[in-house]
Amino acid sequence: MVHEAQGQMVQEVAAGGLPAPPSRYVLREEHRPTTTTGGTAAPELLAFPTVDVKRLGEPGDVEETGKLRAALESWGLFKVTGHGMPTALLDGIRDAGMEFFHLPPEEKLRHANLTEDGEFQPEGYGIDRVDTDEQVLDWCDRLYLTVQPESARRTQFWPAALAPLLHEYAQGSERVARCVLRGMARALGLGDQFFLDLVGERGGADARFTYYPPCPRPDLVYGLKPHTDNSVVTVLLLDRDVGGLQVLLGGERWVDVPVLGSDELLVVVGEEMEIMSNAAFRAPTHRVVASGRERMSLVLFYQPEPHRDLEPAEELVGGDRPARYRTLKAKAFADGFWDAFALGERTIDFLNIKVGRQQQQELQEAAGVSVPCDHVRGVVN
Ligand SMILES: O=C(O)CCC(=O)C(=O)O
Ligand SMILES: [Fe+2]
Repeated sequence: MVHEAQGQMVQEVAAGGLPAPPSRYVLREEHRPTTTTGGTAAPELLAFPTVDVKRLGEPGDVEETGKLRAALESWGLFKVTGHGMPTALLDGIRDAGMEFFHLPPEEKLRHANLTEDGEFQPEGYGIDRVDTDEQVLDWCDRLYLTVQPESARRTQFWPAALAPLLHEYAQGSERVARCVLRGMARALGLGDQFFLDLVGERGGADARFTYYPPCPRPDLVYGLKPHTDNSVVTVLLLDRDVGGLQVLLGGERWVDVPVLGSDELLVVVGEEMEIMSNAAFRAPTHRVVASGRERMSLVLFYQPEPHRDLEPAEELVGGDRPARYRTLKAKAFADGFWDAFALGERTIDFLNIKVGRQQQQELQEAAGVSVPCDHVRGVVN
């Protein structure tokens, strides 16, 4: 049976004008974000990694591939320019997304993420899955839609005003994801098609519009809890004006992702790439802090075909570099994500798929034996 908190949208709670968020959203003291506007900032912002995908699309551009590699080895995410999508499209979909969340509740509920029997299912409008009374809820509502393959779209969940824009945006976003996947293969000395072939022609893409209502006490809540993405790569369109996204660097420091230019995108490495690349590329942990202003983001998660084996690619395993993860089906991983996310865990850890030295290292760490931290190191060995 669905949890009773499942039907309570954060936007409605926020509209109630309470002086502080209800206890369901309040973090234990040790989990609270240290500041409301972000973590450590200035020096990193100057060096925030940027990749021009137009240049990356030219296989001879060694310099741009080098920039991509450096971005992946340090932050695990980067700002994207040169994607060719018109600013009017990006602004149009931002506005349409915000307008959706501003519709009256009964309109939005026509796309609700609960079945007729009242069961939760990922697609549609609502909040993320609530499993227990103890789960601290994020200060956000979301609209989650499968966009690829096109035959898998369930248009009853698609608000009519959003549909044509999302269709067009998804095409541009996919071009970015494909170009980045080609660049990532090249950065590892592999053929351009390498990761695209592993993902398959009918790889999936899910869109997540997330609405963060104004929060009376942003210091007490998470907009979106710390997590890694269920994707090979994720393409993000951030709010034009309001920041809040932070990334964990070095396993210990939360750093602000700056408010980007209105025609810039962000790409983040997901856990499925971490597995496929045998940890050459790591999925960064990120979170969103709330603020006194409303905010919206649109994120597209790219995933392999569900029947594919998800495992370290043979070409990236061998000799002094054993496989770090065991094989499972892409679908099993994607299903595990929802259980892991509700608990605030990485899917890789939740499904216990690490093997070999990495697992040994972590067991040693747990036992208090000191080992070097390689959290943000990209290409290992
Ligand atoms: O809202 C954001 O800036 C990030 C959202 C995010 O990380 C996600 O949807 O996975
Ligand atoms: Fe994310």
